[in-house]
Amino acid sequence: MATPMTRTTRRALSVSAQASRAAAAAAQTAPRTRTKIISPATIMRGSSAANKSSAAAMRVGRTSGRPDLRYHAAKFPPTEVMSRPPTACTARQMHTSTRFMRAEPAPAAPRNSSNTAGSATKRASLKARGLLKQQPLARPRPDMRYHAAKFPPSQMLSRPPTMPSARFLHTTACALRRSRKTLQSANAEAVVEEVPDDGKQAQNEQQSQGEEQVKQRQPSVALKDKKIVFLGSGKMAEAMMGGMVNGGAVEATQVTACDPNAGRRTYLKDRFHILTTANNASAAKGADILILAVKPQTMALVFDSIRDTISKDCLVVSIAAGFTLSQIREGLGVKRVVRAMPNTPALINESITSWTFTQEVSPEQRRQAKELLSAFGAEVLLSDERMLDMATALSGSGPAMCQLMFEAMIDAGVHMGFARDVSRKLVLHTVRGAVNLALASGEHPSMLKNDITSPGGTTAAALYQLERGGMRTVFSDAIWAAYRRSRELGGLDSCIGPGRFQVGTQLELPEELVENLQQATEAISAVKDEIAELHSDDDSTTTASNNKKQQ
Ligand SMILES: NC(=O)C1=CN([C@@H]2O[C@H](COP(=O)(O)OP(=O)(O)OC[C@H]3O[C@@H](n4cnc5c(N)ncnc54)[C@H](OP(=O)(O)O)[C@@H]3O)[C@@H](O)[C@H]2O)C=CC1
Ligand SMILES: O=C(O)[C@@H]1CCC=N1
Repeated sequence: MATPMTRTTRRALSVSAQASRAAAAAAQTAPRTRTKIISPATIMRGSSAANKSSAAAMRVGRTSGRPDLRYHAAKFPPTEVMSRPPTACTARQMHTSTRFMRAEPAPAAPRNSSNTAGSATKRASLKARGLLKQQPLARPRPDMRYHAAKFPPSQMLSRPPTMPSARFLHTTACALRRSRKTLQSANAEAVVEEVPDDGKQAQNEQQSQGEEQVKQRQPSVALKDKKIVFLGSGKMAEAMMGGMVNGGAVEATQVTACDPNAGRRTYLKDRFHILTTANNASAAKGADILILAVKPQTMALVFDSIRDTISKDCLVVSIAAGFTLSQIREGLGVKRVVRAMPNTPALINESITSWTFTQEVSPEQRRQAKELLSAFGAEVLLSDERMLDMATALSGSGPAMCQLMFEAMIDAGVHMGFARDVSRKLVLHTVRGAVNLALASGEHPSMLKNDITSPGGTTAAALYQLERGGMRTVFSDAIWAAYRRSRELGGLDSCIGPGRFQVGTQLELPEELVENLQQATEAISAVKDEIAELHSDDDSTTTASNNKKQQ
């Protein structure tokens, strides 16, 4: 039974016929080298008429009212336009095109004749010459020859037989813009929904603009009226100053920032209203607490600049990674030394600072040190100086490792389609919530992790990938590397940790193996001696013959 044709199909078929006539006329003007031709009827057979006519209509569509677009709109709604070509290439079309290619490679059709249907002028000229009318409906399909030349079988799967028209591209772009807008508004809604209305809004806004919320502290009694001098006023010094001044533990006028960089001094003065200078020697003079906040590599220069002016009773606090207490004592000629390892969250009074001190530090100075280090966060006193290198790796460098992880998570969110600020908010709140939960509950992290991991769920899938990527050992190796580097900076043996042998380690070998090794060593040295003897014999023979020749 014949299927009743819809209006669209009828219209498309008529356009298709028009296209065939136009294309056939063009074929007559093109060089005729092909022997095998495919009729439109062959192509049409076995597939829906609308589909075929749509492909043909695409070729003449520019001037014919574009029924194909209506067809495409129905067949490829905006959600699909990215992944599908404007005209589907039927199996039959592919087959005929392939057969055609096998029969004989078609010559590349001239550009203008290939797109006869698209050019109104050309069609008008053909019509004037009566060529359009003369061609019967079932003329050979020269356009297929063109397609076969332009899209060889290897490309048929990835490219449609007709190039997308400007109109199609426009429709696609519109659809894309629409879907992008939808995503943006979804992102915007996410932000709006996130903002709580219980008075925390202002605080959140301030945080999102990058202004820190600094925990407030009681003014320090032990540090009252003490002159605190920073030698080197870079990133870490700035964080400490910020925490202690903005948190209220010390007065801004108690703090002096010393730095060779004028821009840096102006910036710190404007930001914290502290005193500044470029002169290390004058800054060190009269300091009660001198904080060494330069790079370990610069320390020797700083020692030279202040050795003559520093008071012998001054409390020297070094935050330099790896630099040991004894290196400071010897380099600077002082005895009252604290070695500390803070971290950058000091800026918002959230540092965790490990510290230790030399025996000469008085009880009063220990109190001062404790209050100084807790003026920008929490502090942990460590009895063994070696642990300072470990703390450097774990908590000193730790924030950088965390930031890298946050960055990776935020980028993944952006990759999925979140706006960056939404992704950032989701990630940072997640991290903060996880940290606060771990602190508040006191539970082991694995317990808290299990609470999130549903059997066969999303978290299990994510954790599997992290374990597969060796996340635990990657973190462990990174922290060991930082520890080794810290020891290296302090001139200590850094051949420690997994897979390393410490210098001087006695290997316990089986006796038999030791004997064998000894025998092998003796045998090697015996051979070496023999070779040396042979060489000396050669030398004496050569000298004797040379002497003879000279005589
Ligand atoms: N950043 C961190 O997270 C942590 C750092 N530390 C330690 O803190 C110390 C400083 O690190 P950081 O703040 O990151 O480094 P920065 O480079 O930011 O700061 C060092 C500052 O010292 C200045 N400087 C250079 N030479 C002298 C000099 N002769 N006299 C006085 N100042 C000088 C530098 O000026 P210029 O730039 O012009 O050379 C710079 O402003 C390091 O020893 C580091 O190990 C400890 C814990 C954490
Ligand atoms: O990278 C560094 O060497 C310093 C010490 C700890 C953090 N930053």
